Amino acid sequence: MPSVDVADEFETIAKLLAPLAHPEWGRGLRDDVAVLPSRPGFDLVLTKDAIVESVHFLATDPLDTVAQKLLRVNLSDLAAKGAEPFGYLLACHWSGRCGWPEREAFVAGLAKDQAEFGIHLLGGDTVVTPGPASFSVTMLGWAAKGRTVGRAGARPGDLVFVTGTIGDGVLGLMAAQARLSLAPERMAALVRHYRTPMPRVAFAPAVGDLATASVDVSDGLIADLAHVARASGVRIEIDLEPTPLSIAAQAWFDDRVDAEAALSMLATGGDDYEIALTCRPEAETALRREADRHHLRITRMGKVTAGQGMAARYGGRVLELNQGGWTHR
Ligand SMILES: Nc1ncnc2c1ncn2[C@@H]1O[C@H](COP(=O)(O)OP(=O)(O)O)[C@@H](O)[C@H]1O
Ligand SMILES: Cc1ncc(C[n+]2csc(CCOP(=O)(O)OP(=O)(O)O)c2C)c(N)n1
Ligand SMILES: [Mg+2]
Ligand SMILES: [Mg+2]
Ligand SMILES: [Mg+2]
Repeated sequence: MPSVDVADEFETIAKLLAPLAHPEWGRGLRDDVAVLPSRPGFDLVLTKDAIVESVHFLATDPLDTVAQKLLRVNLSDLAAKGAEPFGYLLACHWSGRCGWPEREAFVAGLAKDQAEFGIHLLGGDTVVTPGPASFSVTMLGWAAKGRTVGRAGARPGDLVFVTGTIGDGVLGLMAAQARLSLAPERMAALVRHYRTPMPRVAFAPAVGDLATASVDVSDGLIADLAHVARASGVRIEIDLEPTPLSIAAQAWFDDRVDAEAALSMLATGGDDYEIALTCRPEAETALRREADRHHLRITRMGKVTAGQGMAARYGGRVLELNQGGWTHR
């Protein structure tokens, strides 16, 4: 382990992390636990995602954006459930590359997104690892009692929508690894999306009010909709032609000769952190109105039918895609 100019974990906790603690419920990070009172009329919604160097982020990524990505992938899971974020527990598994300046950068990233999304640190754990750095967050949020949107509520006749744009995550990884060549501002936009995706926190109340089922797009649009289809006991059919692309992804797409292969790659690449949801046809107008109000793009991709499985079509033909997205082995 390279010498880290840190006395011990208590110094990291007291000097760097304690200022991020929830003023009322974080106990200054000086106790063994955080204690929250219950909130009448709401359910506590919890989620946890870990991120690992070389699996979820690159060793060359700045630690402030690693911290932001850590919070954002978790905020994205809550947003897809229609829940409002409250606070989080954090585990830091520092590697040898995480000296004091890197830890300061990591904490600066946390502070930035705490302010952006209105959340606070509640507690956690700090250890070192001889392996690559990894971090995990348990994010807590609130949803109106009994109103959390699951993966299991899609019904035949529902429509399928996705927020924002699809494909910037996988293209951003390629851009960060210099496996793409586009204009510098396009490359920068894609790398920014890979490092700091935008969780749809502001859209969560609309999801809670209008969606029958919902999931965030982490593994890949097709894979994540397949999770919804399986959980709901229905079939989901989408067309890839309307896949919403950012300006940078469109520039990449315009240079491809095989549009089907290109869209398949974007719809299975993952790391989008958009929301894929189903809703009753009667809810479409209200859903689009809410999206407009948030200046959020929303695209109808397909529909829910009786049956099972997930079908992605291009040119009206169902594509053969083995996984539909990312899986950990
Ligand atoms: N090690 C684990 N222990 C308990 N539950 C887990 C574990 N890993 C995953 N899960 C649960 O399995 C479900 C699917 O996980 P995952 O695919 O990571 O979901 P997501 O895409 O929403 O992050 C979630 O309910 C998650 O809480
Ligand atoms: C260096 C690197 N390689 C590959 C990827 C792509 N990738 C890794 S994990 C993953 C899926 C999302 O992560 P996961 O742990 O499955 O999150 P969850 O589905 O639990 O939210 C993707 C698309 C990446 N983000 N970074
Ligand atoms: Mg997960
Ligand atoms: Mg997740
Ligand atoms: Mg996953």
